[in-house]
Formats: sequence, C-alpha cells, structure tokens
Amino acid sequence: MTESKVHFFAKEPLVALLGNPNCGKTALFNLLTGSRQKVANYSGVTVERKEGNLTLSSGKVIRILDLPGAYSLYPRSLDERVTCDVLHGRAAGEKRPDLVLCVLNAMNLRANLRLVLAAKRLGLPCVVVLNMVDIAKRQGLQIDAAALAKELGMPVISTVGIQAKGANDLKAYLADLDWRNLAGLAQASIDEGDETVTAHSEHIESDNIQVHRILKNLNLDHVIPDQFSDRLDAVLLHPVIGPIILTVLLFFIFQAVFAWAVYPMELIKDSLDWLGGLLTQLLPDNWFRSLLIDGILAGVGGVLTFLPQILILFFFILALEESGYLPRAAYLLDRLMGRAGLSGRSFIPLLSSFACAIPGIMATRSISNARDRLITILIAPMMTCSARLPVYALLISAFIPHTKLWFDLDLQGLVLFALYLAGILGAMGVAWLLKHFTSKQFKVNALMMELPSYHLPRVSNLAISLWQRAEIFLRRVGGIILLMTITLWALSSFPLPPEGATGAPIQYSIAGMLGHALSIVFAPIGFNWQISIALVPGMAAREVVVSSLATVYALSSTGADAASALVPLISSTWSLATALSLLAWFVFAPQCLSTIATVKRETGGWKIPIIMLSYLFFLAYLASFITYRIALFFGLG
Ligand SMILES: Nc1nc2c(ncn2[C@@H]2O[C@H](COP(=O)(O)OP(=O)(O)OP(=O)(O)O)[C@@H](O)[C@H]2O)c(=O)[nH]1
Ligand SMILES: [Mg+2]
Repeated sequence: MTESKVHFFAKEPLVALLGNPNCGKTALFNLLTGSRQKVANYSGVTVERKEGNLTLSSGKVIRILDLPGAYSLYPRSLDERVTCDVLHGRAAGEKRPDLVLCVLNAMNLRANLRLVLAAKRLGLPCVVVLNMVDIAKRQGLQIDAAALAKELGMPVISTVGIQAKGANDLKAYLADLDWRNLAGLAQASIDEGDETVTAHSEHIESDNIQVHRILKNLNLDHVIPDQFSDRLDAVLLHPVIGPIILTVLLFFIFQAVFAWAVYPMELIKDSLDWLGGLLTQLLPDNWFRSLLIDGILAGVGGVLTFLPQILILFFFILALEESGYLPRAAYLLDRLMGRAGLSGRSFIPLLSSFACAIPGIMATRSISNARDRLITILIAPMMTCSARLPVYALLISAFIPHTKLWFDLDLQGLVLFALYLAGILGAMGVAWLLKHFTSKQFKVNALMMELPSYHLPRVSNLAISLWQRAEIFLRRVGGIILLMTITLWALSSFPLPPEGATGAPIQYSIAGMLGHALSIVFAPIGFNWQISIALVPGMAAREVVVSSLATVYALSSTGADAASALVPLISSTWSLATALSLLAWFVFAPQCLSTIATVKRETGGWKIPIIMLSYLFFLAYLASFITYRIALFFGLG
C-alpha cells in the first residue's frame, strides 16, 4: 500500500539557489536571508537544503532555498540527489521551486555554464546570477553580462557574495519581478525529469559545444591562470615540501592550543574560584549550597574553563577552511589514505569530525561511492571531536609535566598531538581492515577534486564564525552539560548516608553504588569507581566526563575551590597508569548519543550504529587494557 500524504505548502514563492559546488550559493543565501549558514572555500560544504525568508523592498516575502552544489542534474552522490529532488519537486514536504537562481562562479564559466544549460531544460523559470565578479575584475577578466544574457536567453545579474551590498542588484531585480507571471522566464521544457544515463550523455556533447560557442562569442575562451594560487601550490603541493609543511602546520596548531590558552584559562578559573568562595561565605551549609558549588560550579565551571582551547582550535580550523588549503591537504594525503582503502574524498568529512562527528557524518553525503561513504561514517567518531578536548586537556594538565623539549616544543602539546594522531591511525587501521572484509576486487578511484583559488580569510567572517562556535559551546554547557551535572549531583547526594556511617556520603548514594558495580567491568583497565560513574553521563556529551568527575570529587572533598581543585586531586589520587589508560579509552570510546542518532538517520537503520558502538567499545577496552598493562609493567601503577 502506498502512503498518501497531503502537504500544505506555504503560499510565498519559492526560489532555489542552484550552482556548482563552491560557487558562492551559501554566501548569497546568507546575504539574502540574513542567515548564518556555513560558508567555506571547498566543494561540498552544504549537504542539505536550508530555507530562509527574504522580504523584498515591495514588502513581499519570498522563501529562498540553499541547495548542495551539483556538477550536473544527473546525481552521483546523496547531496546532489537532494538538489535534484528539490528541482523536480520530489523533496518531501516541499513544492517545486517557482524560480531557480542559477549561480555561476565568474572565474569558472566553462564548467558552470554546463549546469545552466541543464537547468534550462528543467522548464522552470530561471535567472542567472554571475557571482565572484570582484575576483574576475581583479584578475582582468571582462565579462559582458548583457552579452551573456543574450547568448543564454536568460537575465544575468552580477553579485559579490562576500560584500554586504553584493546582492543588492539581485534584491532589486527580485523586487521588480512580476511574481504572478514568471512563465516568461521559463524555457521550453525538453526532458523534464529524465535522469537516465542515456539522456545525460546525449546532452554532454551538445552542451560542451554550446558552452564553447558562448565563451568564444564573449571572447572568454582563453584561460586566465590564477598566478597567485599556482605559485603557492608549487610549494604547498610539492611532493616533499608539501607534506612537511602540512605536518609542521598541524604540530603548530596543537602547540598553540595549549600555549595560547594559558592566560584566558587562568582568568576563567580564578573567577570561578572567587565565585565559589563568595557563595561559601554567603550561603548556609545545606543541600542548596552543595548543588550550587559541588554540582553546578564544579561541574559546569570545570567544563567552561576549556572554552579558550576550543576556540583556538576552531580559529585554525576555520582559517584553513576559508583559505582553500583543505582540498590541498586532501590531495597530499590521498596516496596515504589510498593505502588504507580510503580516497582523499573522505578527508574533508573526517576533518570536519575534529569539530564534531555529526557534521562530519553529514558531509559524507558528498562521497559518491556508497562503500567509501559507509566506511567513512564508521571511522568518523575516531577523529577527536572538540568535546573530547576538555577531557584530554584535563588529564594532560594533571599528569604530563609542562616540560620544554627541543626547539621549544612543549611536552603537553606533543602528547595532545599524539592523541589526535592515535585516533587517526586507529581509523586508518579500521578502514584497512574493512577494505579487506568488504570487497576482494577493491579499487580506489583517483581523486577528482577541484582546487579552489586561495583566499585570505576575512577577519570579520572568522570572528563571527568563532562567536557562533562559542555560542554552540556555551549552549551545550548551559543545556545538556548542566542537566547531566545536576542529575549526577542528585544521584551522588541521595540517598543520604545511614546514621553513624564513616565513609564519604557519596559512597552510599545511588551513583556511588552504580560506580562500584561498574568498576568490576572497568577495574582490569585501571578505572576506579569515580571514573566508572563519570563514563555513564559522558555518553550524553563527552565534556560531561569532566564535569562529572569534578562533581563526584567535589562531593568527596570539602573545599570552596572545588571547581579548580580537580587537577591536583586526580593527579594525587590516580596512578599515571590509570590516567594513560583513560586517555587511551577516549581515543576510541563509543560516540555520544547524538552521533548515534545521526548515524541511524544517515544510514537508514539501527544496524550500522550498533556495529559502530560495539566495535568502538571493544577497541577502547582493548587499547586501555594494553596501555594499562604496559604502564604497570614499567612500574607506573
Ligand atoms: N571573492 C569572493 N569570494 C566569494 C564570493 N562568493 C563566495 N565567495 C567565497 O567562496 C567560497 C565558497 O562559498 P560558499 O558560499 O560556501 O559556496 P557554495 O556554493 O555554497 O558551496 P557548496 O555548499 O560547497 O556547494 C567561500 O570561501 C566564500 O567566502 C564572491 O562573490 N567573491
Ligand atoms: Mg553552500
């Protein structure tokens, strides 16, 4: 039986942004709608449709859809399919667009115009948006928009996606449009909805001839080399120098995460200590004071201290994303990844997973090969997400001395680098194993990836994106982390200890009992009952492990400065073997619940998330066991 649904579509006109990847659709979408969707200098940034509203100067409201970039209307990957489904009116709960804005990168007309010709065949009203005219002008490329409009038989409007007023002409055009009668902008429909290979290949040749003719008529058929990018690439993509620069760069980032964060972290810690002291003085010693100080201040405050480190890491990730270096790094690592059975295509989804596995897993939609995509999803949680950074940073500050090594290298930064590397190597190992299990005639396709021009990241954009990151983190701190901390505080405080009990009250609480039970499972890898408790709420979000440890230990001690006392407390009560084992655990530890939900949604069932959970648990346990036993062997117990 087929399901029948009735959709009630909004009455406002729907306008879709269509274009090749990285031509600036999202930048324009943000300008038109005032949204803040992710813009970055590589292909495949947008992987789902996003909607926003634009109020025209006439007062009319139109709905705008940002779509994933597409090379053709014959979809080869999931993100391209999203775009095609919208254009053909097959997207769930969405009507067919009333108008298509075909966005062109002025610097790459040859490839971009082919998509315009394909869009024409859709039979939908179409307007061409010539974006990046600022770069074209700078490079001395003269594009006659009126002549292009005549060649294409469609209106052409120039825009600059990165300037505040860059879409004003487009807005003015949309305001003057007769929205009740758009049919004049539509071309005769030739093969609406025909996505077959034959139909596609029939058009390729005729489109190529037509594009060639248009460019010749516009006197644009000569290629203008991007000298700046070419010169930089001669060094950055050099077979020997390139990988060295990449390694040094990554090294530098991890050093900076520790070195630059020292003062802001101190500041946050001092403020929290001051607040803790103040509350202790002001409030009577009761359960409410315990909730505020041992629960919220110790737990949530403990996580908050790591904000500077997270922002420093994001500063570098964002700057790299905007500069255009990322696809180059993918190119440099392609051969290496090929050995593990992955293609360079997986690089960007995996790199995004350093921020959080969720956008990383979403980004795999741009991988056309289904098997490659699945393997990338399976290994993405091993990339160290930013939520794990506080856990690493806590353990490193407690157990790794702040020693300077050669070239002023800091041992703490080096250990952090090693932990990230361990995750990457683990992921490559699993990918290699999966390659042997999944297919006998395995073949890695050569990497076909566009190398965008280099851009100097704009400081204002960087600042806004960093602010957004801080907001996301603070929302987590004030949301899930606060909630889990209060829950854990309650579970650790009640029931109250029996009359005449001698141990710390937490020992008699629900959490205490649960921790003791769990520590039977975790004792062989050196985890005590406090760590065992913290791992459970840590499933909700990794940072919760830090806040949980802080709460559990704060409840076991009596100090006003509980928020900052965690480092000396754990460094004096845990053995180095335990700390190393916990670090090893977190390199592989099963992903958080929201990642599991994303994997379920993206793979369409419970099978993959369950496989993922089990193998990560097994790996984490194994890694911790080996680490713990080796550390004991060397007398670090
Ligand atoms: N100089 C210049 N840069 C632009 C312009 N429009 C966009 N950009 C930059 O081009 C890059 C790509 O922009 P996006 O908006 O992410 O491109 P997209 O078409 O949405 O890309 P996908 O989502 O991957 O399909 C970013 O680095 C933008 O800052 C423009 O008009 N001029
Ligand atoms: Mg985009």
